[in-house]
Amino acid sequence: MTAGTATTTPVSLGLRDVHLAFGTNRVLRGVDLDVARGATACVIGPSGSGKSTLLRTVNRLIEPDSGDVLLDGRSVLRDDPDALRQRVGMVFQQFNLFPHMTVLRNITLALRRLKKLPEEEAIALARSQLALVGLAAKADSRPAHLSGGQQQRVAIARALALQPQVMLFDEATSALDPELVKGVLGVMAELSAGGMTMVVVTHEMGFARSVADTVAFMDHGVVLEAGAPAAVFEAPQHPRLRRFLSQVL
Ligand SMILES: Nc1ncnc2c1ncn2[C@@H]1O[C@H](COP(=O)(O)OP(=O)(O)OP(=O)(O)O)[C@@H](O)[C@H]1O
Repeated sequence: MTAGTATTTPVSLGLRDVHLAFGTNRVLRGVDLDVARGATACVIGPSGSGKSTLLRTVNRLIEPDSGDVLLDGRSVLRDDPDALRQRVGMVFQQFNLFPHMTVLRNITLALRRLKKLPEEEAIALARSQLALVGLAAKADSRPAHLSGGQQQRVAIARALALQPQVMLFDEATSALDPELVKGVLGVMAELSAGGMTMVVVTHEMGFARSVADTVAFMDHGVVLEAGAPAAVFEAPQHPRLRRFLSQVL
């Protein structure tokens, strides 16, 4: 099982002074983040610090009030959002699979609608993506007949089938039973090793420590500290990060 990315060209991602408020709630207060081409950034931080909101500004599920989002140095804020979401795949905590469709159809649907692929090509691509996440045998199953971990791997395959240049993961394992977490993290680690540019919001500190190139600690809408996992976990500078780590490690 290798969730490699041979058919995509990863891009670098940059966030520049991103601000966003929901009414008076200033959720992002000037976020800067750089993810090199093919690198994985893990975003950690307390609940409500703005991690999910930050991810959503990258593929413009939410429009930032100000600041910029750059792919390979170019702003995407004026791009067509649908085209952008093909370049930037996202996996959510809830898998959001259509229950009345087979696993295969869940994947081909977007390929037919967004990529306008002919049926046979969509099916072939969907089957190859399912094989990459170890679920070739489940193509004709309904989501309800799969474990949560398998459903999440289908959701990853569905996002990968669109051949994105960046993948965003929003607490992709938080809804899973503990024994199912490992399989999903394994697929994500392979994707990272295969050279996909990724931003992973996670509470899995072991994953952040072992897979990330960069770990960014968010608190109250800003990245307070970012660096290599060894620096962030072994030699945290900011007192708030030290306090956070003392609670979660
Ligand atoms: N669509 C929305 N409308 C209004 N407020 C929102 C919306 N989405 C998020 N918020 C608020 O923004 C703040 C940050 O939420 P966000 O989900 O980004 O935090 P988080 O760091 O991902 O938290 P968690 O780890 O608990 O998921 C919270 O105060 C939340 O209530």
